[in-house]
Amino acid sequence: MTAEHHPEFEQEIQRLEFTKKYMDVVIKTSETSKDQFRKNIQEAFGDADWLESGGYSELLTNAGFFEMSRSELESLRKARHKPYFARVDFERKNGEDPEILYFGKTSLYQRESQEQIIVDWRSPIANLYYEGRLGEVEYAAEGESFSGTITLKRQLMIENGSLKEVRDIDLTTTDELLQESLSKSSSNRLAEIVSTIQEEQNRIIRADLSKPIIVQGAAGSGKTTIALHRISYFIYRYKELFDPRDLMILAPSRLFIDYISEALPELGVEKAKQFTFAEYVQHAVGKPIKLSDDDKLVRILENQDESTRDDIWVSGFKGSSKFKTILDQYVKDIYKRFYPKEDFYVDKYRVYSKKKFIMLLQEEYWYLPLYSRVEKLRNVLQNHVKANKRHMLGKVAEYYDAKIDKALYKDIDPAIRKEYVTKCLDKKAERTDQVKKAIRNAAKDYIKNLERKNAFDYYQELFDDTERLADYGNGAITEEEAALICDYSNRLFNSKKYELEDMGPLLYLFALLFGVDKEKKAKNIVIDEAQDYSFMQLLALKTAMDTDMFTLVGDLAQGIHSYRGLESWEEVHQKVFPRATYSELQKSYRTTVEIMNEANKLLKLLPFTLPHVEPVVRHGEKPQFIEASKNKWAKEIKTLTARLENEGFQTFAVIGKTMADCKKADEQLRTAGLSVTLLKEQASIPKDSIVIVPSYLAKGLEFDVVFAISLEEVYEQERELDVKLLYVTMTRPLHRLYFFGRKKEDFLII
Ligand SMILES: Nc1ncnc2c1ncn2[C@@H]1O[C@H](COP(=O)(O)OP(=O)(O)OP(=O)(O)O)[C@@H](O)[C@H]1O
Repeated sequence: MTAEHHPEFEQEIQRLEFTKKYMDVVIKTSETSKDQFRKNIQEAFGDADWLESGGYSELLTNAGFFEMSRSELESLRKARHKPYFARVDFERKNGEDPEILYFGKTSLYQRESQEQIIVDWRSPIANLYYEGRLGEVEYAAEGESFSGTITLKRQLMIENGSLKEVRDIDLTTTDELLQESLSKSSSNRLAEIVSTIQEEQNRIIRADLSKPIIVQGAAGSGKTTIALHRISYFIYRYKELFDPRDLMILAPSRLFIDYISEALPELGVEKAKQFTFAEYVQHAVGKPIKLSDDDKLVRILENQDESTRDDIWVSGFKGSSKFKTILDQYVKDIYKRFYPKEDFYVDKYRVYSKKKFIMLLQEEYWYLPLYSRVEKLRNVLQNHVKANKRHMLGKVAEYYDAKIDKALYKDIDPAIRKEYVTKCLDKKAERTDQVKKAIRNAAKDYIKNLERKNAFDYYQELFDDTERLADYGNGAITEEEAALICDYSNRLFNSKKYELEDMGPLLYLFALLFGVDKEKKAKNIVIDEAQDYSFMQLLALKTAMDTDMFTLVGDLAQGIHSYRGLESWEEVHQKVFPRATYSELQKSYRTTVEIMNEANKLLKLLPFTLPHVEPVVRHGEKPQFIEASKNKWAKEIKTLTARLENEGFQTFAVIGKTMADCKKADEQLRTAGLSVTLLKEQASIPKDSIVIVPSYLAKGLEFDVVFAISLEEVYEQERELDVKLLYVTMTRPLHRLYFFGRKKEDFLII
């Protein structure tokens, strides 16, 4: 039913006006003072009856009445142009009056009656909107379950503070709002979707917040979006306990962080820390790390010679659980280097046995990283010294005093006695000084003898000795393989560089030996494109942060870094995040049925089985192949773009397999007079020009129209990586997909 025809349209307008006015009053009041409240209310509403019955003065003195946090106020201000998006009427079983609930992005109470004017989408009762159908329902809130009847479910389209449309959802209507929202053209930025969150997505957003979660989701199933909404939900639920700065988002590139940046303030999660993995490692270890610019992905794409295969194998190995075995063994060995050879003496007094020292080092302080254990032990020794100080000094005094006593009673020449006693007194003073000095320094000196190195030294040292490396592997690698790893790594270190695949193990060592500073840890971490992380990277992050509270979202079908990333979720689930809930999302919201059907064909070419992606029913044009003759293709894109712009599409991307084809496209499209931007990893996405981007950087992004190009580089069916890159490319468009190439087969189109 459209706006004008809806019988309750007028009523909804009134309700909206009331809400907006009330919001204004609350905003104004919190900006001025409590005393102003009544005045503000009267100005806004006149002397309405309900004002008189409210018992203001009492309420006004209530603690917390006006205590609105800055962020609450900010969200209220932001919500002014669209206070809510849906209404649900709910009759509880116990027969109270039906509750009329308006759901929005923030909550607002009527201060006088404590009735909710707007209910936050993250509150438990919002499940009624996301999951409840008309009729009898049950929902759980704070461990309690409520039952009742939904008598009305209504969507309210509000723009710039005015009501545009009212739609009631009955049992049969499909979700028109979702359809509409999906059919819009994109703005190059991720959006919030609170009004159209789907049931399967809602479950993931609200899944047990005390457990980690792993989501395998098809391209366009909303993984990124959901991950951000889950953080928003988390912040809301734990607002008293958590500072949003304790949350961290790990994204694949700066480009991607830029892409999601617009949705963050909308969801109130802009304060979450945002890093790429490499950035975080450098932040955690407190030192910049020079990364090699050898792009293995490009090497894999370009050639498959033996040395590339070896290099890839090394990368994969450094990310694997086998490497963990080696690192753990190595750390055990490092611990042994900290076993003292002798007991701890202060001067000649034995104060602490080495056996006890080792016991504390190995067991008592198990929860601390090695170097912190050593620091603790220094304190332990120091405390023992302190406790024994009197005793030790007493012993010295006792010894010389006894000597002096003996001399005093001995029948000897007084001159000799005097000389002897003076000597004893001098000796006593000298010894006391010696012991006092030892008391001051012994613990320090004892610890000083232990080795002191940094994480980089330790990491590099691991590759010093092939035999030892193979030994640590305990059968996981042969000596030849160990030699390969050592050679490769030393070549790299000699050029004073590391690779991304070193950063996982490096962080792991750092965390175990030194520990990450508290302020550099996060309490809840979201990882997008998690399929591109290796086992070691994930384990290192968990160890570094000292928590398993991770949200991992990814898609194995888009695992283009699988030479160093994950091939399945199983091992990570079992060994790194055993408490995690695992979910799958199969429905894709991004693209049309026609495009998804074509992309789905590629999944069959992959060596593992992934369920076919189900597109939400939204139709569009079939993807089209256009033969790209040498000089003409750029002009054709120009004409096509102009036509599509007229049709209302706003964002366009030319996606090539690698940077090489993209660079060519950049040149040719510029010559054809198009305004284009070639995207690099560090770039931000321009809003008003056609972007050119290599497939591996396009991951996670979306555009209204995609031109997949194959100028000189073709996609080969036998190569898993090619299939995945093409899959990524084909799942980027929201509406239209065109292939520009020499022949269809170059895009594996049959
Ligand atoms: N419930 C929804 N309502 C409206 N739009 C949605 C919904 N779910 C997802 N979308 C839209 O679908 C698109 C894809 O979402 P998103 O980028 O989060 O998916 P993804 O799974 O991370 O994709 P990829 O695997 O390609 O990175 C976005 O435009 C998002 O706004």
